[in-house]
This record gives sequence, structure tokens and C-alpha cells, in this order.
Amino acid sequence: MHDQVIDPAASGTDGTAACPACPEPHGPGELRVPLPSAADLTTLRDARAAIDGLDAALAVLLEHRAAVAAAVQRLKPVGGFAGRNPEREREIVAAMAARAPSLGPDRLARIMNAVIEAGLDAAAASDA
Ligand SMILES: C=C(O[C@@H]1C=C(C(=O)O)C=C[C@H]1O)C(=O)O
Repeated sequence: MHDQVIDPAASGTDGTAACPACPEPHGPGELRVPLPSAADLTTLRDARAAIDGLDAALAVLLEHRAAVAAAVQRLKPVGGFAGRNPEREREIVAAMAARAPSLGPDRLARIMNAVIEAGLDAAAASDA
């Protein structure tokens, strides 16, 4: 969860906190990340720095998503891999494809299949 990746040693005195994903301090339960414009990146160093910032935010989102997906498994009558729901997964991919048109539904399906399986696997490991 996002709160868990905030470095308490870097916390401000005003209730805000520094976190590895965000360039600016912010309150708990928030993620703020700049969205660099690829067209503005003209050096390898800057482009890699932009990737690193986006990946830090992705990691925070993936950690948080896995925790929420684990909560869903506990709420469903049949959770875990046995309760996998292809129709729900197709809906997720379709909604994401509308926001990520350059990736499109086929690539997003591969990405989200990996994300969903990793979440279910992590949830099963934490139950064991
Ligand atoms: C979270 C659920 O369980 C499973 C995991 C999903 C996910 O990580 O998004 C989606 C569908 C299910 O295969 C759910 O049914 O909503």
C-alpha cells in the first residue's frame, strides 16, 4: 500500500510526506506524478529519468492494486484462482484500452493478465 512505501525519515513536519514515487510532498492516500511529454525528451538521461519516475509510480499503483484485489478475494464467495472471472477481466481491459489507445486491447490483455495473476499469487502467498 502507498502508505507503506513512504519513507518516514523523509516526512515533513506539516503532515505531508516525501515518497519515492512523487517529486512533491503530499498527504497519505495520494499519488502525484508528473506525466512527461515524450516529445519534450531529447536526451537519453532525461528520457531514462522520466521512465524511472513513471516506474516508481507504477510500482506504488501495482502494490496498492494487489492489496485491493486481495480484499476482493476475501469478499467473494469463491476467491483466488478458483474464482477467476474472465468477463470481469475483459471489462477491465476494455476500460483501460480507452485510456491507452497506443497499447490497444491485445497488448493490454497480456499486461493485465500478468498483473492479475501476480495479484492472485501474492494474495495466496499471504494466506499461506
Ligand atoms: C478482483 C477480482 O478477482 C479476480 C481478479 C481480478 C483483478 O485482479 O482485477 C479480476 C477478476 C478476477 O479474475 C474480481 O472478481 O473482481
